[in-house]
Amino acid sequence: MTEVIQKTLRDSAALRWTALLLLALAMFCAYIFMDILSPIKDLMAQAYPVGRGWDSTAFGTMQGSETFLNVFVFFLIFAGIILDKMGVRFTAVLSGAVMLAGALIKYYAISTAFHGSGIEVWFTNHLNHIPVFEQLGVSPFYEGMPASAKVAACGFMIFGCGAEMGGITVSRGIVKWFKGREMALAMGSEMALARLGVATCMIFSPFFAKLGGHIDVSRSVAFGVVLLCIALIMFIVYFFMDKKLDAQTGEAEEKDDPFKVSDIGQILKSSGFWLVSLLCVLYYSAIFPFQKYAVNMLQCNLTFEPVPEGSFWASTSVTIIQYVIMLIVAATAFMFNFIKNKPAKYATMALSILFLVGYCYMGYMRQSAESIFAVFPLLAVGITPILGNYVDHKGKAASMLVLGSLLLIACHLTFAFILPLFKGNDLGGVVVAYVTILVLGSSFSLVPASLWPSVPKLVDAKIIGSAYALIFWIQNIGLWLFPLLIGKVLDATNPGVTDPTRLNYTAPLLMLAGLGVAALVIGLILKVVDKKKGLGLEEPNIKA
Ligand SMILES: C[C@H](NC(=O)[C@@H](N)CCCCN)C(=O)O
Repeated sequence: MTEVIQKTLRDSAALRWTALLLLALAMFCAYIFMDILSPIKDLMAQAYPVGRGWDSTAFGTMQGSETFLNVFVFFLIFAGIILDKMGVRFTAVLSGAVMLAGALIKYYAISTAFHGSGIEVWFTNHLNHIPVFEQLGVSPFYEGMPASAKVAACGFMIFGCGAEMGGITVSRGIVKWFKGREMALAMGSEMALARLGVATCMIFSPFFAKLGGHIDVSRSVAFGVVLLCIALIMFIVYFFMDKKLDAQTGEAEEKDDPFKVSDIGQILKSSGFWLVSLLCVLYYSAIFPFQKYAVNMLQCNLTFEPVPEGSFWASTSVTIIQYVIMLIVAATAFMFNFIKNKPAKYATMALSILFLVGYCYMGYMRQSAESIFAVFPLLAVGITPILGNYVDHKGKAASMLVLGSLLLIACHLTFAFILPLFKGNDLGGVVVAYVTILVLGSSFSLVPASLWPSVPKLVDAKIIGSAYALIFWIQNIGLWLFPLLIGKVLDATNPGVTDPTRLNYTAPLLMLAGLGVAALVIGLILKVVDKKKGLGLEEPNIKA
C-alpha cells in the first residue's frame, strides 16, 4: 500500500528558514532600538537643542525603565500566559505592535515637538512620587528628572514589555518550526542576528544623530522607529505563514507547555535553578547595562583626535564601507561553523580575521568610540554557534560559565585601571580597548552558549517554558537596577564635571567587576553542586 505523505511548510527547508528569517529580523530591529540612545549619551547630556540635558542619573533611569513593568508589574509572567493562551502568531504581532507603540512615545519625548509643549510642563510637575511604587521602595522617576526623560522612560517601559514578549514568542516559534530538525542552529542564528543588531545600533545611531553636520538626537530614535515598523511587518508576514502551517497540519497552535503559577513552586525547589538564575542576573547585569555606557566610557578614557570635517575618514561613505566590512566579518565568522572542508574552513577564518583587522583599522582612523565598541558583539556572532556545538558534543557548560565570569572580571578591571593609563597615547589606548572588547565579546559567547542550554537539565521538561520566563524575570531585575546604579554612581563620583566626555568611570567599572566576582563565586558553587547532585552540567547534551 502506498502511503501519501502530506508535506507541510515546515518540511521545506527554504520555507522554515524563511519563517526563522522573519522572526530573527524582527528581533534584530528590536535589539537595535534597545540601545538606540546608548552610543549618544554624550549628546543627550548637552542642553537643548543639541541634547536634552540628561545627566547620568536621568540617562540611567531612562535606560533601566525598559524592564520596569516586566519586573514590578510582572508583565513578563503575563506575556507567558498570553503566549500560552493566544499562540505564537498572535503574540508575535502583539509584541511588534507594543514595541512600536512604546517606541513612538519615546520618539515624541525626544522630538522638538515635545520641547515647550503642555505635556512637558505637566510631566515636569507631576509623577515625581508614585505612591504604589514608593511603597515597594522603587520608583520609575524622581524629583527633578527632565520631563523628556520621564516620557521617554514611559515609552521605553512599554517597548520593553513588547521586546521581552517578542523574545519568548520567537523562541517558542523556533521550537514550533524546528522541533526535531536544526533547532540549536536556528536558535544560535537568531541570537547571532540579535548581536549584529547591537553592532548596527552602535554605528548608525550616532551616524543619524550627526548626519549633515547638524546634530539632532531625535533622528536616531526615528531610525529605530522605522526599523520597528519593519519588525511589525515581518511579524505580520510570519502570521500568515504560521496560519497556513496550522491549516496544513490541522493542529491548533501548540500548547504543550503552558505557564502555570503552580509550576513556580516546583522550579524554585531546584538549587541548580537558583544558582543558574543568580549567575544569569549577575552576569547579564555586567553586560547589557555596560553596553549602554560603553561608548561614553571609551570617549572618557581614550584620547580622540578630531577628524577634520570634509576629510575622507569623516565622510558618510566611510560609515557605509565600515558597516559592509562588519557584515562581511559577521557573515564569514558565522559561515565558518558550517563549512566541512578543512582548507575552505580555514580560508574563511583567515578572511574573517583579515576583514576584522581592516574594520579595526578604519575605526582607529575615524577616531570614533562607537565604531571601536561595535566590534563587541561581532565575536559573539561567530563564536556562539561554535561553543554551542562544543557544549552539545563535549559538555563542560559549568566550566564555561566560570571561564566567562573570569574574563568578564579581567575586562572590567582592564577598562577601570589599564585603559586610563593610555590616555594621551592614541594608538596604544585604541589597541588595548580593541583587545579588551574582543575578550569581553568572547566571554559574552561563552556564557549564553552554556547558560541557556543548561536550564533543561535543571527542571522538568514539562515546566521548561515557565522556568525560562522566571529566569528572564530575575534577569530583568538586574537589567532595571544596574543602568540606574551606574548613572547614580557616575554622578556621585564626578561632582562638578560638566563635560560628558570627561567622566571618571572607575567606580562603576569596579561595581561591574564586583558583579563578575559574584558570578564567578556562584559559578564555582554551581560546579560543586553539579558534581555532588549529578546535575549533568558538565555532560554533553548529545550523547554518542
Ligand atoms: C537570549 C538572551 N536574551 C535575554 O536575556 C533578554 N531577556 C535580554 C534582552 C535585552 C535587554 N536589553 C541574550 O540576548 O543573550
